[in-house]
Amino acid sequence: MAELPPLIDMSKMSSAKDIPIKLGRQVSSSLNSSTSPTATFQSPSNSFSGGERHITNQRELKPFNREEFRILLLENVNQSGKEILNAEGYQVESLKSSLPEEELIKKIRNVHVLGIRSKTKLSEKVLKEAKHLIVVGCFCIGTNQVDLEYAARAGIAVFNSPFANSRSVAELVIGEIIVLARQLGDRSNELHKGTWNKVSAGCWEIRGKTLGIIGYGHIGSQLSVLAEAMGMNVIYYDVVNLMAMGTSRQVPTLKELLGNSDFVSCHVPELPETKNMIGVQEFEWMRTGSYLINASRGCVIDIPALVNASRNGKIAGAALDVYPSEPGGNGDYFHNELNCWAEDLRSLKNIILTPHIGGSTEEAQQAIGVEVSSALVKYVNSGVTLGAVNLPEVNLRSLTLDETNHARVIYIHHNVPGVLRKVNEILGDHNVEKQITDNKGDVAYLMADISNVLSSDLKDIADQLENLSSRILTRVLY
Ligand SMILES: NC(=O)C1=CN([C@@H]2O[C@H](COP(=O)(O)OP(=O)(O)OC[C@H]3O[C@@H](n4cnc5c(N)ncnc54)[C@H](O)[C@@H]3O)[C@@H](O)[C@H]2O)C=CC1
Ligand SMILES: O=C(O)CCC(=O)C(=O)O
Repeated sequence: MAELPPLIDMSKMSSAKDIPIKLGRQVSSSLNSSTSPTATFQSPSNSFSGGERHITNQRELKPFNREEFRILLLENVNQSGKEILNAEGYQVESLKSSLPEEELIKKIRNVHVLGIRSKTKLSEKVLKEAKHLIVVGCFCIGTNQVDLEYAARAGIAVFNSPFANSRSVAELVIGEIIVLARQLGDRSNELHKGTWNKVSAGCWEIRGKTLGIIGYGHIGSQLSVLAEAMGMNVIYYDVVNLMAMGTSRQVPTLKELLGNSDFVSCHVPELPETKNMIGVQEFEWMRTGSYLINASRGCVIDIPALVNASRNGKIAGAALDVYPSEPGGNGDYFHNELNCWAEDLRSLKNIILTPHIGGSTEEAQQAIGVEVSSALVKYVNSGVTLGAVNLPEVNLRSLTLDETNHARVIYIHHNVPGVLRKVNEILGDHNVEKQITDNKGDVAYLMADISNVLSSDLKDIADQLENLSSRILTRVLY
């Protein structure tokens, strides 16, 4: 097999000596990810064709010196994800927990790719230190832990896995509905302590009861199907008008949902509008003796209000999987130092407290590992942003093995007038074979394949693009 030079990422290199002379090539597996929240429901492992026809003579572009290309995975990312990244020949360091801010800042300075789950806070302060970082993979659904706007302005793409753990969360909630209705947590705890307490008072079947779902997206709608299969009636409230699954019914207001539900389950993202969405007023609107479940984000429930509602008998039970403050790793953390009301919560009757395990199943973690790592590899090697949550989704068909003198230019820039003209002046000595550009807010993403390029031209092209005032990040893949 003939040898091709590798991808060069000029802006993230510390010096010209970092530019590799040559690297071997492989035919890529053409993995792609279907990470758009609006994509149809599919098993992630089946959804990697990404709309591009499988090209057998696809030319694989590679990052600069792959031995120097550093990937840091935090929070115990699944082995399936590590294997995909290891197979690319990158240096992969994997840690079991998240890192405190100072340690994270030290580590992030040297990495090109970062993989996290829900606990690692990537604030502007942290991302500012990430001088080499080109992409973050959130091995989960939520991306609220990342300052997405700052990341975009710094040219750092962010990917997630929008629905690979949705089913796991929905199944957990179904289990919790029955556990709450039958007070199983309390009965089990009592018997663990040696107390036989056979009661039926306040214990119910779920058949014929009404489940109110707040947020009817990937998880809420899965839950709807499962709940109906178990004989429940389902109503839902969402800010968007959404098609009902089965015989469920959308209600126009949160108040109407709360007043008509025996069980309420929250499945909204963390947003300013969803903070303390269930507070004192909302508990008043709930039916007396109803149950509340939250496996979305901790900030959605006003916990002191929940404690009161439980103590005064307004609600008959609750299940919480998420909390405003969560520890970075496993250990003895659930006390008042972490959240000032932790002891109050622990003292309540019929309350299930789980350590953010909604998406923690073998199936979900395996699928997320494959999906997110594949998106990272595709982004690093070919610049394709399909599924990115903070950059425009841009795709360009792959180069082929006979396009040996072609290079791919990626230019992430401020979305201001006149940039295309200037970029094309720079690329003008070469034939622009294909080009695509799109923007998301203030940030635009341009990708162009140019031909008649010598490896000696690459640095000059990258330097000229880097010198444009609109520049955020330049990558030249060759
Ligand atoms: N406990 C766990 O382990 C997990 C928790 N999650 C959390 O669950 C959340 C929901 O996940 P998905 O269903 O996949 O998200 P999604 O984006 O598919 O659905 C969220 C729905 O909430 C609606 N919504 C947004 N703001 C609203 C508001 N103010 N009032 C009513 N509806 C509103 C949206 O229109 C959307 O239909 C995620 O954002 C994540 O934070 C996700 C996976 C695992
Ligand atoms: O499993 C995790 O670490 C996070 C799950 C979650 O909350 C998410 O996917 O948004």
